[in-house]
Amino acid sequence: MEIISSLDNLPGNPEAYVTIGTFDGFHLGHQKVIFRLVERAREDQVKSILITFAPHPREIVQNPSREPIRFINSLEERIQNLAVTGLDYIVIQPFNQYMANLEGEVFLERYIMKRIRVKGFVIGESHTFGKDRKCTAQRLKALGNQKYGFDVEIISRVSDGDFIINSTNIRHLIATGNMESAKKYMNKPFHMKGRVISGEKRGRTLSFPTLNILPSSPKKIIPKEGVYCVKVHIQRKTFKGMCNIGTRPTFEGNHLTIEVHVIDQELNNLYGRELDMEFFHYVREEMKFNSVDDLKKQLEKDKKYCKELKLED
Ligand SMILES: Cc1cc2nc3c(=O)[nH]c(=O)nc-3n(C[C@H](O)[C@H](O)[C@H](O)COP(=O)(O)O)c2cc1C
Ligand SMILES: Nc1ncnc2c1ncn2[C@@H]1O[C@H](COP(=O)(O)OP(=O)(O)OP(=O)(O)O)[C@@H](O)[C@H]1O
Repeated sequence: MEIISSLDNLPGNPEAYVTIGTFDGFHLGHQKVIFRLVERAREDQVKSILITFAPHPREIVQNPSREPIRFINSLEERIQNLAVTGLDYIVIQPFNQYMANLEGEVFLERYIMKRIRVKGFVIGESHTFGKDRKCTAQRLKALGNQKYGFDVEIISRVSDGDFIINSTNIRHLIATGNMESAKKYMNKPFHMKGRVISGEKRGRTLSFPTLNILPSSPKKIIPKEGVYCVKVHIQRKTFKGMCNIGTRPTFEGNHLTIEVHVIDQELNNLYGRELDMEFFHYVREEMKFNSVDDLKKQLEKDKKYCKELKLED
């Protein structure tokens, strides 16, 4: 797979099947679209090309007075997810206000068809692109039939009962602590990379030392405040841990911290190291305890609970 920094830099004028989208979270719907795209390209011995955007279009078109949107994956993680699919090219098209104002058909002609001999598109039924999201899957199909001569395969929506699987809904699951469902719809748990930073060094006096974490991507969603059972990947080893996201009200804390106690391990000198934490299960709310002893008792309970919990990959 090759990563190309814009459609202008795509080598040659490849014949290809194409898909477009942001693919945040690489959920079951995304997987269905991409696997079908790769399959069709292989059958017809042409290239498979995925066009995505950076920054995420929502960052550009969103009303600036609203809270900035946070994502399931950083751009780097989006690429990592896509790297294992067998795609030939991922094109990361820079997205700006000019692009946001382009009509779908103009984007199609001036950007895509200028660089790619499009044999067909494979896209989800919900997909829209172009100014005001006016170019729908059906419209693209009509354009292919009537004007441009390419095929459009529309992939029916993957859903789970009433739950529509899309990035927006999965972001909401993560933001509300529903880690099991997020994992079910992405086929893997929500994870967060970060760097170990120094904390107040109080944890060790509680017999629960913690690694304090600074997320690597400031745009990533932070799950709702509370305690989670997690897996921690650090220095090529994996451990079970319990993570607290919150302000530590017992100690009158006033800013959000993310910290993890790695269960039954002595880990030293990790400041500055990178780790990756997978969130499996929301355990409880963060609470204000009347005494440090009460907090310690609760941490013992949390530890027992997390140790007993089976974390399936
Ligand atoms: C699993 C876990 C659960 C926690 N739960 C709470 C809590 O409910 N309330 C609270 O005030 N602090 C809670 N804490 C935070 C501790 O107060 C914190 O680890 C301690 O203040 C150490 O901070 P330090 O790493 O900056 O030294 C929790 C920490 C962990 C690891
Ligand atoms: N549940 C689904 N089933 C099938 N295809 C899907 C599903 N969800 C998204 N797709 C398709 O995957 C491609 C990429 O989608 P994209 O990441 O742009 O949006 P999304 O997952 O719907 O997220 P958002 O909520 O941010 O709009 C599109 O073709 C889209 O139609």
